[in-house]
Amino acid sequence: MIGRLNHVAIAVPDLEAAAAQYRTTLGADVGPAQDEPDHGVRVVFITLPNTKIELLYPLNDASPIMGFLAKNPSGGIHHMCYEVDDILAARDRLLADGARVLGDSTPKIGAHGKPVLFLHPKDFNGCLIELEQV
Ligand SMILES: CC[C@H](C(=O)O)C(=O)SCCNC(=O)CCNC(=O)[C@H](O)C(C)(C)COP(=O)(O)OP(=O)(O)OC[C@H]1O[C@@H](n2cnc3c(N)ncnc32)[C@H](O)[C@@H]1OP(=O)(O)O
Ligand SMILES: [Co+2]
Repeated sequence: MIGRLNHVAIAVPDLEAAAAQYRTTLGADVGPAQDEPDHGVRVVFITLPNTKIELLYPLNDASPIMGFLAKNPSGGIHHMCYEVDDILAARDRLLADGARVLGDSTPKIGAHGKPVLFLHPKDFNGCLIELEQV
């Protein structure tokens, strides 16, 4: 069911500083910041040869990553995003297997304009999983 690793997301306390570090210190291909109001975050994507890094910063106090940054003030790896061919079939299989799909289990459009869902970290060894239909 899951395919390629689409991105690894890192929640950061300072988006501009993290983006600059990847651009200069790490010499990476860093994209522009983009607000994602439906998800409560501002993101920067870094394109690597084999996947992407997503830098995440809260867009407002209601952001779903506020709790994570409160517990991890220096930042940290926030989620892994795996690609799936059919996100509704994936959702139904996960629900049937007893996994918690976050929100109301309805896919939302993510940063790449594709449907995404999130799976509770406590069901997957402490790892928040995002699924993106490609
Ligand atoms: C533009 C979209 C973009 C894209 O790629 O397309 C994105 O990726 S948007 C990314 C931001 N959106 C989300 O993360 C949505 C899904 N996340 C959530 O709904 C929440 O973050 C949730 C429910 C995972 C956690 O919320 P919160 O921290 O407020 O709740 P709790 O404190 O009750 O946490 C429960 C439990 O889980 C642990 N936790 C929280 N976040 C993570 C994490 N990222 N990785 C691992 N574990 C996490 C937290 O520490 C609690 O554990 P406990 O042992 O009970 O203290
Ligand atoms: Co993501």
